[in-house]
Amino acid sequence: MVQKGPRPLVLCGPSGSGKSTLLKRLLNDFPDKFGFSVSHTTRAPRTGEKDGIHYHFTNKDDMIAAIEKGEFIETATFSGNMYGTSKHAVEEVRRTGKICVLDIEMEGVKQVKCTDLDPLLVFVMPPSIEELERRLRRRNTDPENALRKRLATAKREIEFGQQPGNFHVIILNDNLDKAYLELCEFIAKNVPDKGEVF
Ligand SMILES: Nc1ncnc2c1ncn2[C@@H]1O[C@H](COP(=O)(O)OP(=O)(O)OP(=O)(O)O)[C@@H](O)[C@H]1O
Repeated sequence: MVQKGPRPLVLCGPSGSGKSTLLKRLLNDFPDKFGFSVSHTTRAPRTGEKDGIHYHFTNKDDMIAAIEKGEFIETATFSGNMYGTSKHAVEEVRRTGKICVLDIEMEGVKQVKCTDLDPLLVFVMPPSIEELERRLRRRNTDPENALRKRLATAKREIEFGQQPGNFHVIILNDNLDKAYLELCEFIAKNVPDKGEVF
């Protein structure tokens, strides 16, 4: 049982849509109100990423064993790597009384919807596939084949994001300041003690 404490906040959207950028800003501006649920992944760390802070870096065998033991709320394989949110990671944040923020992929969102987590679901939408590609190229974190995979997946994710009932809000990230403001407004409207948050 993971649900208790404030309602978690899920950010989903295609790779490069700006989820991490928005989350970073939220956590930076309100460190006492939000806590990040640190996901597990089997992908290699990018430059500057720290184990236990950005991700729990693990390997396939260990991750599969933990999934079989029922330790995960959601898992997904993306671009050949496994990702997942452990019950422990969400519990850690919940214990501090902060709103737990999760950055998860489409498959993970489908699984979370089947749990008792009852999160607020936000979809971060890129202005277009072309702009998404420009951002991913500029970010320069992936080889060409990985980038192609991300873009192909992005098209399916955008369809899923736009289907009525899948998310509570769709935030178009064509301008970072505007998108951030919309995110804050959505949280303020949907978190019971909004007066204390903002
Ligand atoms: N509104 C924006 N305008 C221009 N560039 C942006 C905007 N939002 C984010 N970016 C840039 O786009 C790139 C992708 O953003 P980010 O890494 O936050 O995406 P993400 O959705 O978290 O991707 P992933 O799922 O792969 O981690 C980054 O280099 C970021 O600085």
